Amino acid sequence: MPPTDPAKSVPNTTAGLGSPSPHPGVSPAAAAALNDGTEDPTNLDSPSAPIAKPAPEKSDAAATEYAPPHMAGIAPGVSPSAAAALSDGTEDPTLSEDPPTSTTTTTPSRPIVFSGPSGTGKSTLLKKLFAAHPSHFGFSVSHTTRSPRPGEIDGVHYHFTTPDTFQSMIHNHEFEEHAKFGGNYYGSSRAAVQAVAQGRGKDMDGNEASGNRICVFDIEMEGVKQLKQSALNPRICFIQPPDVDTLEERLRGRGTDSEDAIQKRLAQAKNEIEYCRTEGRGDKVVVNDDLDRAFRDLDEWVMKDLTSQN
Ligand SMILES: Nc1ncnc2c1ncn2[C@@H]1O[C@H](COP(=O)(O)OP(=O)(O)OP(=O)(O)O)[C@@H](O)[C@H]1O
Repeated sequence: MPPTDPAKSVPNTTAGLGSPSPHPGVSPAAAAALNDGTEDPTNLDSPSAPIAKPAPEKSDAAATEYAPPHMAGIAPGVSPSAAAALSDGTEDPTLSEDPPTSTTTTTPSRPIVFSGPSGTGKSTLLKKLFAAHPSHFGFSVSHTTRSPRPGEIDGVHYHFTTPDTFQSMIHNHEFEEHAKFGGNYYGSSRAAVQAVAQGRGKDMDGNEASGNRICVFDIEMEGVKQLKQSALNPRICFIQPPDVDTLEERLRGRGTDSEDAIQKRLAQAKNEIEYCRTEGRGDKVVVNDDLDRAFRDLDEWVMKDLTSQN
């Protein structure tokens, strides 16, 4: 949900107040906060929330159990044609546009986490990534204890859940990450993440993303911390602004935030930048200076490592 995307009319959400469609992959807490207008997601007291997307529950006997790459028999996310190319050495599998396959013998690639300060260009870059590889990536559907807004469909925009059920899911360790925000819980369940690999995820526009997809997260720092501790073993990419002044310009240029919200986002941005400096070592860092250059950097990393088990 880049700037030009109508969905970006409300920051950190998928859609504005008039739209029922939450932006897939965006921290639901952040989305909720701004949609409700009651709290800003940059509130330092509020842990960032999960992502997530789609996942109407349906049985799929052929669906593959999610298995982290280290459990996989073959390189995760490698399509049959790419795997064949790998074995005969005639073709670079990373150049294949075949989506990752889901069978009983292949497993999905590691989820990919994108994080960085608000306004740094995550949505803009992710939109380009989804457009460049329309069959590869998907978002999961978050659980939330907040009430559905008009037009929101259970299992599509969110899994709407009672507080008791949510607590019980926490107790049963069913979430990869969760957070309480604005009085409501939000979380990315393990099942919803797995569903992405089973053709029950969502694309950038919130439409059902069929086929075996790689789960993509667009989350804030606190969510990253939780996912780093999870069994998902995600690949993590920090999107960073060239500098804080440029970030401020972009936030203002987006035209979606009040002065107060901009100041909160900038304050939180400094924490996020520091987190990337201290804890981001070893992860991919893309500095979004020039958009095309930054996208090439990101795209190359994403696609090259689809075949990596590390
Ligand atoms: N490389 C770039 N150069 C100039 N402007 C950019 C660049 N990348 C993104 N922008 C602009 O910066 C603004 C913020 O981008 P975007 O909304 O994608 O950020 P974001 O990280 O997704 O923010 P949030 O976390 O709040 O959703 C947009 O207006 C976008 O067009």
